[in-house]
Amino acid sequence: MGAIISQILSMFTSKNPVRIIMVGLDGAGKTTLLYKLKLGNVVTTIPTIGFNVETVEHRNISFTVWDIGYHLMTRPLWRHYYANTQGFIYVVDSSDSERIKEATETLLMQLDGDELRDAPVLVFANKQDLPGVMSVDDITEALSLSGVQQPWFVQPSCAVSGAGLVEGLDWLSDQILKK
Ligand SMILES: Nc1nc2c(ncn2[C@@H]2O[C@H](COP(=O)(O)OP(=O)(O)OP(=O)(O)O)[C@@H](O)[C@H]2O)c(=O)[nH]1
Ligand SMILES: [Mg+2]
Repeated sequence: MGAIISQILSMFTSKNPVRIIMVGLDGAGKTTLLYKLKLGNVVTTIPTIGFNVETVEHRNISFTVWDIGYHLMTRPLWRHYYANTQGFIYVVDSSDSERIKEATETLLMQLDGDELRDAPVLVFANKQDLPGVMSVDDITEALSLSGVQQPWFVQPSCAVSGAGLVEGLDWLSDQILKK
């Protein structure tokens, strides 16, 4: 009897592990964002050679977030990391309109494969603290999101202050829990 009760209790208390991949162009703010979420602090970053992986607890979900450095993503094997991914985070530097076309091509290329067919896509329109940046509407249009089949959402953010990060994860949690 006691075993049954503890099993039922554990159904409500144990956290569902979820695998999340986070990518974006170099310098978009992925690593800054990951450690702000994980530690609540801003860490000094250098370009990521390879990847960082951390577990972030949010609501009843344990997100295992893979921050894949741009340099790794440009290698032929990047798709290898995408198997069994339940959520996809794409980080855009909103202050870099010169590279928004490249950011779009990179995003669409990744969403094209079968691996991410069922993964909700959270876009962080990052660096919103900088002056004269592209708005959420500008970024939504530039990234051609209206043609994307996965559920998607664009969240303005500042990885340095943490603004918008929890709101983004809330959306992702809702999408994952809906399934
Ligand atoms: N102003 C501002 N700067 C930011 C923000 N997010 C990141 N940065 C800065 O942007 C630079 C690059 O950030 P990283 O987190 O290293 O970028 P990354 O996406 O991990 O880059 P790669 O590892 O090369 O793929 C760092 O100097 C960060 O401090 C933000 O929201 N606002
Ligand atoms: Mg990095």
